[in-house]
Amino acid sequence: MPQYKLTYFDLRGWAEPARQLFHLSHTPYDDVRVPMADSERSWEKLKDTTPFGQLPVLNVDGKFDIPQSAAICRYLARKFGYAGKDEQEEAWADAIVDQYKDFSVAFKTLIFAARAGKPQDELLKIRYEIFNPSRDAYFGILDGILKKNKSGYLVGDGLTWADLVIADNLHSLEKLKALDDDNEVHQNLKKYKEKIYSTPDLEDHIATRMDTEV
Ligand SMILES: N[C@@H](CCC(=O)N[C@@H](CS)C(=O)NCC(=O)O)C(=O)O
Repeated sequence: MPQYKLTYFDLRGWAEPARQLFHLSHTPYDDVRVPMADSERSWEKLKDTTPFGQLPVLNVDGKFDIPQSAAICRYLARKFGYAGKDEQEEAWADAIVDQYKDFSVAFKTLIFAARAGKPQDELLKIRYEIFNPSRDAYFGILDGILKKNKSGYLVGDGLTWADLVIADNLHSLEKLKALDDDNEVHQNLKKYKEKIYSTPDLEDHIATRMDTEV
């Protein structure tokens, strides 16, 4: 069996769906978590050794590094049987994750502004003018796919890596109070997330993992 080493920070973030693919497939891996600073293994020392200067990075057999979370997940999903049942499903899973990545630009804008301590009026402007419109368009797409598909999954009739990526981001949005109790689409997506999170072989991991804000 190949030796896998997944390196990321001590967060769910961009590495969490890959971690979930290892758990789902019962594949051992080295879950390396790099401290941001003040340590022998600190990020400043490691950054220049990574292919694109960012984490996560998946190393396989000590021979090659794969950067970019979507490339890592797609690679593992193909190996472990979560990429989709045929080429069409694989393309659909890729498209859904690409759509999520478009939305994540607005998501990051809001998170980074909050972390930078921007004043409340600036944060509200970002929320109402950038984040909410992007979220609403993205949620409309997800809800439409789930209604049309009827299986409870985004692609075909089974779990794919796209479900892991989308459900984990919905979890972050819920923690950040970006899902409204009185909004039907938000509640549909919350139920969808709960279904994905209750997947056997994932429940234990979710119950015991370190649950960070994102
Ligand atoms: N598009 C990349 C984004 C990765 C990314 O933003 N990584 C951040 C942490 S969440 C990082 O490495 N930051 C440190 C840096 O850029 O120096 C992916 O999907 O993997």
